[in-house]
Amino acid sequence: MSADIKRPDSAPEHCPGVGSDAAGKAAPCSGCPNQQICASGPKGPDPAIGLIKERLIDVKHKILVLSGKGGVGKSTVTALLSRALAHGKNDRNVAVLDADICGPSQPKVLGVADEQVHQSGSGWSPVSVDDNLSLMSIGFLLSSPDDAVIWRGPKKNGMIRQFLSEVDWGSLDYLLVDTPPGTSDEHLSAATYLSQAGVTGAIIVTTPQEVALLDVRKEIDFCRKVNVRILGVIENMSIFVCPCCERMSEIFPATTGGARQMCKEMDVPYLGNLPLDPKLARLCDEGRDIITEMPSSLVVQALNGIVKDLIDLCEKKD
Ligand SMILES: Nc1ncnc2c1ncn2[C@@H]1O[C@H](COP(=O)(O)OP(=O)(O)OP(=O)(O)O)[C@@H](O)[C@H]1O
Repeated sequence: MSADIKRPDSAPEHCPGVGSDAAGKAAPCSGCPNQQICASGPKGPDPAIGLIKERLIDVKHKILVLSGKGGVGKSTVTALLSRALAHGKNDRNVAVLDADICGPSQPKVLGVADEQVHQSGSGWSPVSVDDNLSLMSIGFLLSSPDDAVIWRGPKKNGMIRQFLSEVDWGSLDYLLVDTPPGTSDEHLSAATYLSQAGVTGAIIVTTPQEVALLDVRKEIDFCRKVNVRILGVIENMSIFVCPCCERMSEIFPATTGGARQMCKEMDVPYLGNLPLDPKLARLCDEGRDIITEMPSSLVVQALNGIVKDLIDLCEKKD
């Protein structure tokens, strides 16, 4: 928690201020959406921000992957983007930081669930997925996958803070950060730490239906409040292509025009969509790489288009 964080629009009239010692504990804080995070964090500029910045100093592009709702495919999309960025480009160093304390799934999806992280004098070393792709996951650090589920907010936040400040990344071109789904305490703290450590921008993953898009709008507001550039929105599971007859159908109907329309309304880039493909789910469950195994699939074609635009957007900033 830092004094730099703006109070939410819905903060009580007599908010003591997020940097105050009374933050989260004073009577007016009752019912404020930030109450728990204010109460649990140290006040004033958080020294962890400096450490996180230092850790990420040789990382050219730091990209947060966010989702409003859980289960929309944020982790799958993060893994796909990382594989696509690293594929066929040996001189491009890519890494994934799996900060999803609620369900760290990257070790499984990237096929390194049996690996272990090592700690040296300079911090935790990420696990190698490929020559130019590595992964650090909060899952590697939990003694049991059920650990974090029973922790209270402050303990989760402390774990995220420690995790972000103690990984030795070395030199990277792209670091994709898989964050906890919004808008939990740990989502706020991971996204806030990283936004203050200087990120290139955020990608927001959604499905086409209005219930998911509603939460994406909140996520866009959040990014704007913490000054994180929105690189774009990716709509996942937009269409289902039947593997038997190749007929296309909408499993999650886009009753309000889907992510493309929402992007127009909110004035943020639309990066593209990925189809719902049961083969993708199976390959991810088995930790296999769809790009090498099914290069001509619709998923890989769509993914390549998204990654090309993403690289253009990131390079444009330089
Ligand atoms: N395009 C897709 N086609 C088929 N299955 C998909 C697709 N995208 C995601 N899935 C599957 O949907 C499930 C949920 O995906 P994932 O874990 O990536 O969601 P998430 O948003 O990261 O979830 P959480 O909020 O719990 O972190 C997984 O089983 C995954 O394999």
